[in-house]
Amino acid sequence: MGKLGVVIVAAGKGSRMRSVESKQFLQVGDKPILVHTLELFQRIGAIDFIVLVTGPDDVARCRQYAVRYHISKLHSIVVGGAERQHSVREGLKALPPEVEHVLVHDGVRPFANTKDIIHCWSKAVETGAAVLAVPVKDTIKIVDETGVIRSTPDRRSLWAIQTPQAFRRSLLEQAYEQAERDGFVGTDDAMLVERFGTPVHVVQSDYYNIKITTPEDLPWAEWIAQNVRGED
Ligand SMILES: Nc1ccn([C@@H]2O[C@H](COP(=O)(O)OP(=O)(O)OP(=O)(O)O)[C@@H](O)[C@H]2O)c(=O)n1
Ligand SMILES: C[C@](O)(CO)[C@H](O)COP(=O)(O)O
Repeated sequence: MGKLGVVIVAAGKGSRMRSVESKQFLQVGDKPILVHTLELFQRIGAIDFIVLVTGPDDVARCRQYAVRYHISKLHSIVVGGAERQHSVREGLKALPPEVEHVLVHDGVRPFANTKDIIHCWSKAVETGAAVLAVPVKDTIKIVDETGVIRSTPDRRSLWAIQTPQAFRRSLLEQAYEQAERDGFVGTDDAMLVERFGTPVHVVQSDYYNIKITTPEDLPWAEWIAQNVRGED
C-alpha cells in the first residue's frame, strides 16, 4: 500500500475566538493547541508524513515546535490562503509523490481519537472517501431570513461533520481542481468530493473531537485534555 499523509491546516485567524493570539497557538494544559494536534498524528504509526499549513508570520515558530516537540514526521510547513479550502490546496501540493491516501485535519481539533482516525483511513482505502462525524443531539430547524421556522429535518439523518477527512489522494486532487475551475468554495473537503460525484462515507466518532472555535470551548478543551485524551 502507498504512504499515508496528513495535511493539518492552521492558517486561520480565529476571529470567533476574539483572542489577540490566533487560537491554534493558545495554550491548553502545558502546550499550544496546535502542538497537541501535531503530537496526536506523530504518535499514530500509520502516518508517514505531516504537512503543516500556517500563516506567513507563523512559519518560524512552527519550525521551533517541530524541534522542541520532536515532530519527526513533519515533511514541510507551507503558507495557507484566504479560506480553509485554499489552505488545504496548498498543503496538498506539498505532499510527497509517494502519498496515496491523505487525511485532512483542522489544527484546532486536538482530541480526535486514534482508533477513529484509523477507522476513517481504512474506510477511505476501501471506498475512496470517509469523514468522522457524530449524530446531532439537538433538534435542528431551517429558519428563514425573517426568523420563522420553515421546516424540521428528520434528526436521524443529521450528522455533525468533523475532521480528519480521509481520501484517496488522486480523488481529492481532482475534486479540488474541479472546485477551483468552478469557483466553488466549501467549508469542508467532503463537500468538494460530494459535488465531484463520489460518495463520501461517514464514520461515527465521539463528542470529544471538538473544533476549538469560540471562548467557551476553552474550558471544555482543558477538561478533555486532562480527563479523556491522556487515557487513550
Ligand atoms: N484560511 C484559513 C482558514 C482556516 N484554516 C484552518 O481551518 C481550521 C478550521 O477553521 P476554523 O475553526 O473556522 O478556524 P478560523 O478560520 O481560524 O476561525 P474563524 O472562522 O473564527 O476566523 C483551523 O485549524 C484553521 O486554522 C486555515 O488553515 N486557513
Ligand atoms: C472542516 C470542519 O471542521 C468540519 O466540521 C468545518 O467545516 C470547518 O468549518 P469552519 O467554518 O472553518 O469552522
